[in-house]
Amino acid sequence: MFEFITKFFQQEPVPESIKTEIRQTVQKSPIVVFSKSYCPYCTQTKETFNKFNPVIIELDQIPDGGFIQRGLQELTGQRTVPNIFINKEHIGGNSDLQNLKKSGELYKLIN
Ligand SMILES: N[C@@H](CCC(=O)N[C@@H](CS)C(=O)NCC(=O)O)C(=O)O
Repeated sequence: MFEFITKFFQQEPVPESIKTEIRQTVQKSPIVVFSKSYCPYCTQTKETFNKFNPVIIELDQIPDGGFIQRGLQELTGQRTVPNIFINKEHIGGNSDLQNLKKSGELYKLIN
């Protein structure tokens, strides 16, 4: 019984192909935001990047979104969205982005 319950709650491991896809996406575009369409923090992030043509991946609107979110957690240690990358560098979430904006560091990273 215990084994059954453990198995029931055990998650399938994140396929290596998903992690490769995340790495490739981050390599290809200067600004990448892993987002969820209903998330208010993501909305603020998208507004902040408005003029910079970011690549936005809405995890709640794609079939592998759950795997990608777990893959991001394995790769970056961050589970929440938005999960932001600028020039291949992991920035963190919206609060990290807003801090970078306030300090003026953000525009140095983007340019
Ligand atoms: N401090 C974080 C908060 C982000 C946050 O709490 N995001 C929520 C969605 S609005 C989240 O990822 N919840 C877990 C989930 O959706 O799996 C930030 O500034 O990015």
